[in-house]
Amino acid sequence: MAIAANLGFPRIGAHRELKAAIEAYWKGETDAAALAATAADLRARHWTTQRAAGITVIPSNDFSLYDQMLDMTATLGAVPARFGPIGGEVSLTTYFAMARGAKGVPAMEMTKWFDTNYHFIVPEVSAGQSFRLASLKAVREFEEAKALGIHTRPVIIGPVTWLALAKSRTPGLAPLELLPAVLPVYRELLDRLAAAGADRVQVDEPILATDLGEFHRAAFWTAYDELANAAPKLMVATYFGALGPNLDVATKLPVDGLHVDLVRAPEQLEPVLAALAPGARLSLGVVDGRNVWRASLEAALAPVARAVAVLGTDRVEVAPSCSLLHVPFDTGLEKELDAEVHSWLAFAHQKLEEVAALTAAANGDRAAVALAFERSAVVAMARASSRRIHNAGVKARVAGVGADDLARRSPYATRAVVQDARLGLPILPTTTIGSFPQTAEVRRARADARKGRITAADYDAFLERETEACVRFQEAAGLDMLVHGEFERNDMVECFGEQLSGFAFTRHGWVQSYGSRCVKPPLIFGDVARPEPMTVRWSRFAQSLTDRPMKGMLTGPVTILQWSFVRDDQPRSVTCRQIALAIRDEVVDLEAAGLPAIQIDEPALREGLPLRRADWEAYLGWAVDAFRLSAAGVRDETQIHTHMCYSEFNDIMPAIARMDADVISIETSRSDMELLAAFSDFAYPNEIGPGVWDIHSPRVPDEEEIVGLLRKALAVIPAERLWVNPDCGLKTRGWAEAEAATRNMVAAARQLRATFADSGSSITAQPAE
Ligand SMILES: CN1c2c(nc(N)[nH]c2=O)NC[C@@H]1CNc1ccc(C(=O)N[C@@H](CCC(=O)N[C@@H](CCC(=O)N[C@@H](CCC(=O)O)C(=O)O)C(=O)O)C(=O)O)cc1
Ligand SMILES: N[C@@H](CCS)C(=O)O
Ligand SMILES: [Zn+2]
Repeated sequence: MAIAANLGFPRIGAHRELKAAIEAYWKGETDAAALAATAADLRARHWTTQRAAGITVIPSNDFSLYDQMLDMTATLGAVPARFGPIGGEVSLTTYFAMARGAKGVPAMEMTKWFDTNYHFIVPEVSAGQSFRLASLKAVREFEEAKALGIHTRPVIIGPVTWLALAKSRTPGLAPLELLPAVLPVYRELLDRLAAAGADRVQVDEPILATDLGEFHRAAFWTAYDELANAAPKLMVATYFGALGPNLDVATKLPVDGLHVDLVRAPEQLEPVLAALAPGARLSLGVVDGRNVWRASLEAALAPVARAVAVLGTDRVEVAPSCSLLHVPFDTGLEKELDAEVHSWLAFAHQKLEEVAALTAAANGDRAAVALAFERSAVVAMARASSRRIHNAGVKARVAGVGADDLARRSPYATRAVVQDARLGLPILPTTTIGSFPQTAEVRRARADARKGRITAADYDAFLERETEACVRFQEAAGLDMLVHGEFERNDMVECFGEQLSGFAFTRHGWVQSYGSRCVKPPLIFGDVARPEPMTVRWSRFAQSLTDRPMKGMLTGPVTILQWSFVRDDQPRSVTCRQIALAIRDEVVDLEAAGLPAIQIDEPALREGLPLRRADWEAYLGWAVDAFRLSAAGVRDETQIHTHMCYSEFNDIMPAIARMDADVISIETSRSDMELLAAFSDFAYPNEIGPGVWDIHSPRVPDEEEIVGLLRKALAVIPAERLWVNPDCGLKTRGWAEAEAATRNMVAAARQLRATFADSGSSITAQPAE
């Protein structure tokens, strides 16, 4: 019999119960026992839900209090020395300290999980490091499910992926060199799981969907030759893309089974079937774990039927393409969503029902699921022909975009002169990235307005007070270019989705972004248009309060695309261009409203890079064009800023330069300005604001520290083109930290300006300290 399997379930809870429990624990409002009770309750509910949906292979250890990579790090006892010695198991305090930092001890780094908007905690390794089994979480969670009568398949992150994503703390050491040292711990863990009764274990190796050199490919042989001897049967799970040249490695591993993503890479079915080791099981990822549209069951059944024909039912599992961590919980919770759009959607619950229906059909029980198949066909037809999707005006406008629309009127050098004259900024101008603290009070006022507990007028007045206070604070702090503070925004993407047509938004469609933080991605279901200005009211209001230049604040087309659930019936590039035109209209309206500078944030530009380098050029072509289209409608004297965070820039510098923003602010402080090297090596021609304050940490940088960072920056960027700003927006910070750090940042800029004035020197590069 083919088996219905799942690879991972969302863990934050239908109503974000886990978020509430974790944050209450962090604040000291509850204890570890209360947190553990909520966590166990959620796990139990989620296992039961999956069983009720018809799933046979139910995962365990997909749950996490912060991040599954961090869980593996703890399991391997790979706790960096700065967190102190660990005796037995890694304690909850140490675990959270690794994720978030502790007094005086910086957190481990966090970065994007492949091309998702989920962030993981990056393992740190060093030469000679020893590993030991330091967390039995996987075993405990297996036993917990077993006690509830549910036999699960535990999930762990595989050794090659864990090491490939690790950061080496020893110069010259490739983390993968430590493979022989981690394998015994994996082996011990697998044996402990087997002793607890686990007969199968899912080992996630998504790194197989990326370009790998021989060193990494060989590591797979070493790793699985060793682990195949453990008692549980192993299902190696790959997802987010095609195996490509790694197909040989993946299909020949001495393991019981292989999971492949047939949503992102349907073309790999035949090569995988041809290459699969004799007797091996194949798990077919045919239901999209990265998007929210209902599957066409008939279309999804085709590869399953083909696999059954080749392998027989007993060697086939049917599954989502990847863990369901990346989609919301249950469409059933959405009571306010437009009924038509609602009927097109499948969240985690519904996706599991789809998996179960496909499995029944694969097993020849088509009659039992006839209704589900019929409904799926009706919905697919209705969606394809819906008038809600198509907007002739938008299509015509996109078709009419020409090369002129993608270019500013004059080159940067000409623009810089007129912008300088208009803005009258000092050298090393100071600014912030846009958001100021989203305090509980701000969020509560928004929730009150939404639920009708306060009137729209009261909410508006509240926002005016917040915005004005923020402007006054920035004036008093001495910032040169101001922002309005973004108090009216729930999220930098969701708030635009709410105002654009072609978008729908949910009330409960939360998806974990990192730790306890969640986002509610909008749904792009149709052609995108901007019925009316979206941000002009608040930017104009803020500018009216001050003589200093105010920066309009927008999210760019690529980031809106990347952080939404995107329609799957046309290329992403087309949808992106539609969004770009909507943002372009907003940019032009902000200019007309008197804003002398407009920032178009593109923090997700790099995250959108395809996993395979061969696909980069095409992506960067349309993504950068979309940014240019959004920005190029303004006159030379309007200064266009962009902002990026979480990015390695080295390999995409030409694309960043081609964006042709007048000013780019980037995250650099955590890497001690290392990232700037890319900008200097490439001779980046426009203005740059390298972040001098790590806003992810509550730590307030002092004036001298910021001066030190700026001196490093001045060694590679001429002062005429250097801005002074934090790494990112301040929405997650409290006011006390924001105020102190802003003042130190302004003081640092002033100190350096004075140095230049005293020395009477022209403003040129200063030696790094
Ligand atoms: C910059 N980042 C972002 C990413 N993706 C986005 N879509 N947006 C981003 O900003 N990806 C990369 C990074 C990830 N970083 C973050 C940082 C912070 C958060 C975050 O704080 N998320 C919030 C939720 C934000 C939100 O939408 N808030 C809403 C709803 C608030 C709410 O829950 N209200 C309650 C009532 C509250 C009360 O009564 O007090 C309710 O409605 O029931 C809002 O502000 O209105 C989080 O809390 O997790 C995410 C990613
Ligand atoms: N303008 C946004 C950018 C975040 S990446 C902010 O300041 O929060
Ligand atoms: Zn940012």
